[in-house]
Amino acid sequence: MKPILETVQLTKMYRNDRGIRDFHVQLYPGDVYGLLGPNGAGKTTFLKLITGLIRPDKGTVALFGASIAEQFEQGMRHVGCMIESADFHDFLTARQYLQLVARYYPGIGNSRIEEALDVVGLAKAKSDKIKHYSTGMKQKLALAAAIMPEPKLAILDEPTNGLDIEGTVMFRKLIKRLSEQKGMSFIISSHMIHELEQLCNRVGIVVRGRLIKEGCVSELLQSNQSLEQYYIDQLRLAGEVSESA
Ligand SMILES: Nc1ncnc2c1ncn2[C@@H]1O[C@H](COP(=O)(O)OP(=O)(O)OP(=O)(O)O)[C@@H](O)[C@H]1O
Repeated sequence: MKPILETVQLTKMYRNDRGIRDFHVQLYPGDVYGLLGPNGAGKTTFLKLITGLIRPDKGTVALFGASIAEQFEQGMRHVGCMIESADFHDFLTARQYLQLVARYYPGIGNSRIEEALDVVGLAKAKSDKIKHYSTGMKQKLALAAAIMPEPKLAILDEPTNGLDIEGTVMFRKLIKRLSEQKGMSFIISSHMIHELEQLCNRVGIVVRGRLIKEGCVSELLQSNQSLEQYYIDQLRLAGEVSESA
């Protein structure tokens, strides 16, 4: 099976010597890949690199076999993404915003826009201006924009940030449904480790700019109490948390 995402030696160091080094990652159709790591570890940097938002110092990214440096549009054709707090046009309504996003993808009609708003729980607020939205509502709108084109791969950076409890449950059910029924793949960076344990088949752990571990969740759970326990153990081994944690 060909990978839908492949990074080789992917490296980006900022001037302050932070960033990521030598990321080798392969994602296959159907993967729901969780990216875990402490604050500042490099998760968003990785997601920005694979979506071409920033350029690497070294290494390559291929999405669906297309180099992101040379065939950007071809690579991103089947990708939806939600990276950091989306920059919305505050004066638009949620529906108008999705209509704008829909222009970038062929074949998205009004019914798909309404469906996306409904599925994230924004149906009632769809005609309100985004400037009146709460943080969680903006997150839901960003999620709606990412999944609306029914991409083969959705890249989600901290998608549950600011979501209320019902929003978090909605998110989990939505990702499960899209992955099981539509075969969509996901990369999800999150600190909500219990959500990731329920959603992901694979996880990667990033510490100080290095991908220190990757594994299959079902295998990790055979020899560990929980993903959280495994994660904390890995951080301890990496000298990232004290023995008492
Ligand atoms: N534009 C930038 N210039 C300089 N340093 C940066 C820049 N962007 C990120 N960094 C630094 O790179 C490191 C990795 O940041 P990144 O945002 O990728 O971490 P993260 O794992 O997503 O963290 P969090 O979980 O807190 O969102 C951090 O130390 C951050 O301060």
